[in-house]
Amino acid sequence: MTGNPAVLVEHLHKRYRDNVAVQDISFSVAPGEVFGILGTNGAGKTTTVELIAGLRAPDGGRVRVLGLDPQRDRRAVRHLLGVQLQEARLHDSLTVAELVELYRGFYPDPRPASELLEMVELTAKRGTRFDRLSGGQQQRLSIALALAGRPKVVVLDELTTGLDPRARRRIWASIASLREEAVLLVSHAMDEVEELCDRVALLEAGRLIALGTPAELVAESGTSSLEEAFVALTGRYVEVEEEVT
Ligand SMILES: Nc1ncnc2c1ncn2[C@@H]1O[C@H](COP(=O)(O)OP(=O)(O)OP(=O)(O)O)[C@@H](O)[C@H]1O
Repeated sequence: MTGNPAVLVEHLHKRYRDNVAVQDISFSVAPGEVFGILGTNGAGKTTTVELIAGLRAPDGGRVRVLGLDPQRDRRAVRHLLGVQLQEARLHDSLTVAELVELYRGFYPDPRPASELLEMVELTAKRGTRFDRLSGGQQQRLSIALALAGRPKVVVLDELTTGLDPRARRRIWASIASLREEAVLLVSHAMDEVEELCDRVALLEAGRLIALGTPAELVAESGTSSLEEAFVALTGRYVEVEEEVT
C-alpha cells in the first residue's frame, strides 16, 4: 500500500433528501500530515469526515483510506482508522480502564493502556465510571480511545471544544507528537488549527472554497490572522452566492 495517500477524496457528493451537504469536494491527505477541516456551521465538515470514516455512503465521487474503500473494505478500514466524533456516547456503566481495555481489544497492536491514560491525564480516573466523569474528561477519554489501535488515520471532530486551557495544551502536544498517523482535524478553534495543522481545507455550503497552509490562507485573503482569513473567505463566498441568486 506504499505510495497511497492516507486519505483521498474525489468529487465527493452527499445529500440528505433535498439538502445538499457536500458538493464536489476533492482533496488528499499524506501520511503523517495534520489536515484541518474548517467551515461555518452546517458547511459539511462532519458529513465529510463521516464519509471518510465509512459511517455514511457517498451519493457520488469516491473516498479511499490508504487505497481502500471505507464502504467495501469496511473491516480493513476499521483497523486503520481511529475516530473521535462530536459528543461520543460510550457505555455509561463501564469504568475508564474497562473502556480502554475494550477498545484495545479491537486492534491487533494497541497502544499500552498506561500510555493512553497518561496522554489525556486520566490515570487517576482509571476506576471511575464513564457517567461519573466530567464532560471534559469524557471528551479526553474519547480522544484516547481514538488513538488506542495505533491508527494510520485519525479523525478528530471538535478535538478540544470545552476543554480547559491546560488540557488543550496537553492534547495538542499529544497530537503534535504523532508521527505516522495522518490526522483529520475538524475545528472551530483557529489557535488550535494554526498550532497543529500542516494544511487546511475551508468548506462553505458544502463546497471546498480554499485549500492550503494556514499561512497561505492568510495571504490569499489579504488579512493578518487565520481567524480574519476564515471570516473574509467564507464571507466573500456568501456575497458571491447572494449576487448570483
Ligand atoms: N442526518 C442528517 N439529516 C439531514 N440533514 C443533515 C444531517 N446531518 C447533517 N445535515 C445537514 O447537512 C448540512 C451539513 O451538516 P454537517 O453536520 O456536515 O455540518 P458541519 O460543517 O459539521 O457543521 P457544525 O460546524 O455546525 O458542526 C447541514 O445543512 C445539516 O443541516
